[in-house]
Amino acid sequence: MKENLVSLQTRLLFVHEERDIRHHFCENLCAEDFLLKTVPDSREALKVLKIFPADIVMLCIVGDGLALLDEIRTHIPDGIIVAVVNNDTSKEVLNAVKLGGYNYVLMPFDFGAIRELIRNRLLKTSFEGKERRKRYRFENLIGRNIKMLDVYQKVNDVAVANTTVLITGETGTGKELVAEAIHSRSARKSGPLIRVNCAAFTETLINSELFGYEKGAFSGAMALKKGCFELADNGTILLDEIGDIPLQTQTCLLRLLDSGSFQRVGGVKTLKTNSRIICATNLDLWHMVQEKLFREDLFYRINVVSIHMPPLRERKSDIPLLARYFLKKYCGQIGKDISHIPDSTMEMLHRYDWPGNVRELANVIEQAVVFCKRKELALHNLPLKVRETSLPKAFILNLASRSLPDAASALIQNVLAETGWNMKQAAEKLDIARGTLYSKIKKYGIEKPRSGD
Ligand SMILES: Nc1ncnc2c1ncn2[C@@H]1O[C@H](COP(=O)(O)OP(=O)(O)OP(=O)(O)O)[C@@H](O)[C@H]1O
Repeated sequence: MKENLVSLQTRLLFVHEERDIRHHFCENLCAEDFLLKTVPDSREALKVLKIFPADIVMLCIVGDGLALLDEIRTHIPDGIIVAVVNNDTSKEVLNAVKLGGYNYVLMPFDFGAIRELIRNRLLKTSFEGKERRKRYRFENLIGRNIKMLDVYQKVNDVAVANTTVLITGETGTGKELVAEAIHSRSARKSGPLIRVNCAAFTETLINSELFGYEKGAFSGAMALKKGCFELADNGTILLDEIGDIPLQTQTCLLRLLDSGSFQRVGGVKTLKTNSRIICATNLDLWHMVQEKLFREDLFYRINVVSIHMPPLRERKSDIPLLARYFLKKYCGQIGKDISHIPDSTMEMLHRYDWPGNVRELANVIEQAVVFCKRKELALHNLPLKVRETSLPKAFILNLASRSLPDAASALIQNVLAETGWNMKQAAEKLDIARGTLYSKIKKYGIEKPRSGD
């Protein structure tokens, strides 16, 4: 009977240096059971895991294998890792494997037992199906990189406390989503979450926006207006771009933080607010304190607990997950049916450094979905800025100094070497038809190196 727990989407990576063993493994645990990839060594395994976040990794632990188990664990914290050992593997090594919490299988393989082991582990850990997917999502945040797991933990810890939180990080890293998560996990979740983009107001308007104004406070103040702190009573207020508030407003904010009270512009009555304050910034506030642009006392007051959002380039292992999430989201919105992001496209997404972080990735996928005419996102659907970074800078500079045919030939040779002369992958990477690739190889007289070259 076919195990429905081991779904077609279960991704298995098999690492073994011997080609025959890899073939034997593929033949016996074929694609009908798993999405299966095999690689010869640890270096390749770590490379592949970036674009193929495996649910299960099985690897031979000769040489550096034991240390590698731990390294792989950091790449797939939720995954199942199985060591492949020989009959003559020492007791010490087996004990170390067990102590590390890993399973192991003996060679020669008993494939029935391997299926059984995987099925049981999937059951036991309840990482299967929906449960497993849920773990990659925390409120509206997607990601399972170790740095994101750390963020989720901090959000959980601070949500229950009532302290002021400072969320730092580059633009587009998800600071606002973190503020939402804190609010919705706190006891204030039934109260309002009021967001204020402090950078969007002039110096004169920001006070009115935050604290409100009395009727007649200034020309144009025809009626009393409540400010954001009043509106956020019993809820949470997010002061986004806090580094942009003027010094005079910083003084009012400090008073409010110290006493919980404030006055409307033009008012004399002291009002109280019971709102939790979360601040967010992509600026270096401490540097601003040194430059006397931000009050030091306010800095300490808002920085009671801080959560730093890592840039996407420091958590690239989340790119496949995020890219697939945005693909599904925008296909739904735009009404397209694109089911797949091929490895070559994923690899290119992986190489780019994403200065605009997750926001930029979302925009790139949305744009690619708009232009895509097929069932899968091809390389040419990605914007040029992403495709341009797919080759090492030194290589591009080197190309620029050559004649056009010479550069084209060098480029093809580079891609062929990178893909191990896999024509399908090389053509995909070069974004040309396979037939065109064959004719160019012939035209430029490119020869496959003999093994040992
Ligand atoms: N981990 C994530 N999972 C899903 N979507 C995300 C994630 N991080 C960011 N986004 C999306 O990226 C966009 C930018 O996120 P957000 O506004 O929270 O970033 P930010 O750090 O507050 O940016 P800024 O400093 O420019 O205000 C939003 O559309 C958000 O939904």
